[in-house]
Amino acid sequence: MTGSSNSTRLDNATLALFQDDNTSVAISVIYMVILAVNLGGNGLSMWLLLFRTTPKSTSIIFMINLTFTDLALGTALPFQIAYQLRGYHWHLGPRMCSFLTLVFYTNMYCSILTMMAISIDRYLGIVRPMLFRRNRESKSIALISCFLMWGVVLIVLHPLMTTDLTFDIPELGITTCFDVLKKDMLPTTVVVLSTPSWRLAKQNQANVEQTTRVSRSSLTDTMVLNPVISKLAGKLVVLASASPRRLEILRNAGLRFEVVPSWFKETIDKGLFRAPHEYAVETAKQKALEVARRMPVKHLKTPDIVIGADTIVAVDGMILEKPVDKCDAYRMLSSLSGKEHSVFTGVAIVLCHEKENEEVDYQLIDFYEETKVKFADLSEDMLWEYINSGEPMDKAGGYGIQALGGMLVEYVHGDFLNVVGFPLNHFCKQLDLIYNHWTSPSEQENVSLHLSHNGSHCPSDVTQPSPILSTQCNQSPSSSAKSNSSLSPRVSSPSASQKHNSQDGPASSPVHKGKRKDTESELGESSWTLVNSLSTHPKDGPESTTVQQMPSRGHVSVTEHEDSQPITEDLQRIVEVMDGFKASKALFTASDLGVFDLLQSRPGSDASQVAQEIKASVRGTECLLEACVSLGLLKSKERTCQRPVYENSDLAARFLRSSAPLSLHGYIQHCNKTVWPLFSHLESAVREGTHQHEKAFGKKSKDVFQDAYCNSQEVKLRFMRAMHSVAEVTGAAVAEAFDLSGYKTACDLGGCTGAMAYKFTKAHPGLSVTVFDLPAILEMSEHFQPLHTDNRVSFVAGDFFKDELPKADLYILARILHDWSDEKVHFLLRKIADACTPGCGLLLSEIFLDEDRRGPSRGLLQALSMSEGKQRSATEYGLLLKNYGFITTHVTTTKESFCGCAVLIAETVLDTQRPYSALQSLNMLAQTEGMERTEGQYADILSKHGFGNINVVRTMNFLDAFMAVKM
Ligand SMILES: C[S@@+](CC[C@H](N)C(=O)[O-])C[C@H]1O[C@@H](n2cnc3c(N)ncnc32)[C@H](O)[C@@H]1O
Repeated sequence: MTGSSNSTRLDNATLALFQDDNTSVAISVIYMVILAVNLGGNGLSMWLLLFRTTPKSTSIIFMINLTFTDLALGTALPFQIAYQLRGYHWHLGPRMCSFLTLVFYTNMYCSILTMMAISIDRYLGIVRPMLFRRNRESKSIALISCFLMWGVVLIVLHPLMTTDLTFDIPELGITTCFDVLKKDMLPTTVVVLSTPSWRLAKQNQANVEQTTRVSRSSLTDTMVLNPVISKLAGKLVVLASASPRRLEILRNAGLRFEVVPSWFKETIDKGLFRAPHEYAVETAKQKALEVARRMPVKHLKTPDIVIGADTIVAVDGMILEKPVDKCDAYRMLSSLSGKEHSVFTGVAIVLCHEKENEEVDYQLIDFYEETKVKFADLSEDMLWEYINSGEPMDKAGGYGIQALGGMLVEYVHGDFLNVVGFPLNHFCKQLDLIYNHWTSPSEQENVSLHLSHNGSHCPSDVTQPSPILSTQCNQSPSSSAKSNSSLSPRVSSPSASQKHNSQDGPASSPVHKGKRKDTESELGESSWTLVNSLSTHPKDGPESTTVQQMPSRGHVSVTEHEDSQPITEDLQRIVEVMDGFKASKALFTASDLGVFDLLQSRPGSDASQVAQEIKASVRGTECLLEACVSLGLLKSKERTCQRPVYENSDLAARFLRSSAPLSLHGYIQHCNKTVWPLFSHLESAVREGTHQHEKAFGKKSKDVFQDAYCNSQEVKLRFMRAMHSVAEVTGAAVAEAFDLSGYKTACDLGGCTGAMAYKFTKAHPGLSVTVFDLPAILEMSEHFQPLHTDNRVSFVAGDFFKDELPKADLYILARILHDWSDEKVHFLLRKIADACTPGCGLLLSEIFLDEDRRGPSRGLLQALSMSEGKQRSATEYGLLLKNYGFITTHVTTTKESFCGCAVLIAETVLDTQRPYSALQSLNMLAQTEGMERTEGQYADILSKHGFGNINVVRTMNFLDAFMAVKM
């Protein structure tokens, strides 16, 4: 090798370029043609210019110079051709490499400069003929110009002569000449590729960017694919995704693959997953498996590896995928504005092993990568400009960080490519684990058991992929690796139902234990090994797939048909709903016993320490803590030969400890002590169609607030804490939903502790808010005042059914109307309408039901408490307000969310043309009561009553609101 020793190795994409023989031959042929034309044409031209042309004008001098540079350039071409035909191997030594590079570039630049000089000469000849005439006699100017350009170019390019431009690539056994620059030649990047072969130009740019990026974390990380790529040679690798970004990332990495987009419809219910990444992983799995199953049947070839991926954005517990329209994009982007969010890409690698009997064994390895991205505060103008660019439409979360969307981003923590669509680095590490760190089957109890069950044996060929076992977990290349099996790729069942308890890290990873414990239920405890294999029988056709599962205590075979949902998936859904009450009660109990507060002040306590502090049994505490870990509320850490220790999860620290600014502690207490007893009498409530206060609390109550809550200080305080905590969490979003600068005074009817009122005054500096609530409630409200009170918030005690309402420009009804009977709702709305003067507004904040009344569950489940009121859809609320002359002008969604639900806001204005009397509206409601309607039917009703379109944005609502303005 002639090149100096190189400390840096090249990435695979670059190596692949040097191995591309076809292209190098094609370029060499082109160079040969150019050489022939160059020598012939320029030789003739030189002869004519030197010997057949007189006088030697400035133009002719420049032409001679130009021909000379072109001829000199031509003389360098044979060396370049030979170099390329030798597979980019330079054998003439570093000096010759430097010299020819100098010749190449000197002539190129001199040629350009000469053409510039000719142009100037022509320009002067035409535009400034007099000046030109004076100078043209002096040919020396032209000659000096030529010598000057040669001199300048040679001085500038002189360092090329003193630098070794060769580079050894031991992996390919070649030495390049000026195709790879060593890192000491450029100040910032690790390895930069230059472009004597023009085809490399674009590729190089990508590589430079990528190399720079990866080098920030670890240079060695970039190399893990290198030994793997040769193992993949000759294998059919399939990408089950049509995303151009994923395609580009993998192509740039030098991976050769076919693209077979998955037909899997991304319709998995997100509610089934405890954490957003589980959803992304499951979708990736389903995409990859669909292609892996389809190919042997439809394409009549079995891939060796299928790669599936799914990228989602998660913010405030919500999963954002691709926006369906501009409004959706707006909703997404405004929910990201000014906040940090997570981008998760779930990746599934399906390894297909064709067996002799035409069966195919599938093994699945999945993992995910999380990258945190912070958006700048986005103005409305900026948001819409970006949305109107069209870029958000096919991108998860509504933005593309690699393009215009990059301008919205303040910082990125983690793998940038993960945000673009594929976590290349993590993927390479997983491939490396699969292909280069294989453990023999005898060491792999679970897998060997599984494989023997499927009649397949671990291959003797080490290039054959093999499941990685828990025994390898300590060899993780990264302690923060987010493979579901921590370091080792999780090899798992293909069914969505077989969701793993995918707490991060080895301690909680089910793979670590070699088996998973499914939810305990009346169906019996089931404990399955994670490793499953799926055998497809092409002759059975695409519809039939056999899933063989390996229970650790006996074998179970389940046959699934692709035209129906897998049975296990349905069961999982039922089991999750069935067990929902256990999860709720575990949360309530942990909260009630102060577990989250304790672990906040003493993280790292074990079960007996916690038990002592909360005055409970060790056994019970241990079960409770483990259950909370499984629900993602706590985190546990294993300690060698000792009991595990516990600490709050981020979720618990933010929302469950009682002193957290966004604590839901008060609301959880209310659910435990008030809602729970009511729901334990649900059967009677459904039979009788009434609330069950008497059965639950032993007291009759006509008015739930005055009779049930206000009679006991304890109950009243608990109720107030509940309202306060929800208002603290959701209030700001409601308050900020509208521009209320036109209003000076507001009255929050049933404003309780004033938490919502403070949110309004904070959001609107010109607004004063009067909190109007029952005297019994307001006498306790001082317990809830913020540290810094605001004299724009005042409190007036009264009963909104009996007493005169305080005068205000804007009336706020937050979570009020759903509690009351139609009669009382109409009475209250009439009172408000009467109190309103032209220009007044009404802001309504409630859970809005979907128009088809199929959701959100939160609203429909709340209706089961059988208060005298009811839950309504946006249209129903619109109709209700319309009865009092209020027209909805628009509905929008607030960006804050609660428990994955967003707030829907509608703006209404008074329709002075159609004032309905309270009686008329009561009659109308009486006719409609109890009927279920589609959105279309509601639209019909509305149009009959002269209402225009109400623009409703559907969300999973926690609180919905209307804005009404009296004209
Ligand atoms: C479900 S809470 C809503 C609290 C608050 N608006 C919020 O969103 O956080 C209902 C409120 O209405 C108040 N309320 C009930 N009946 C009332 C009445 N007749 N007059 C005034 N306030 C009443 C209750 O005391 C309670 O504070």
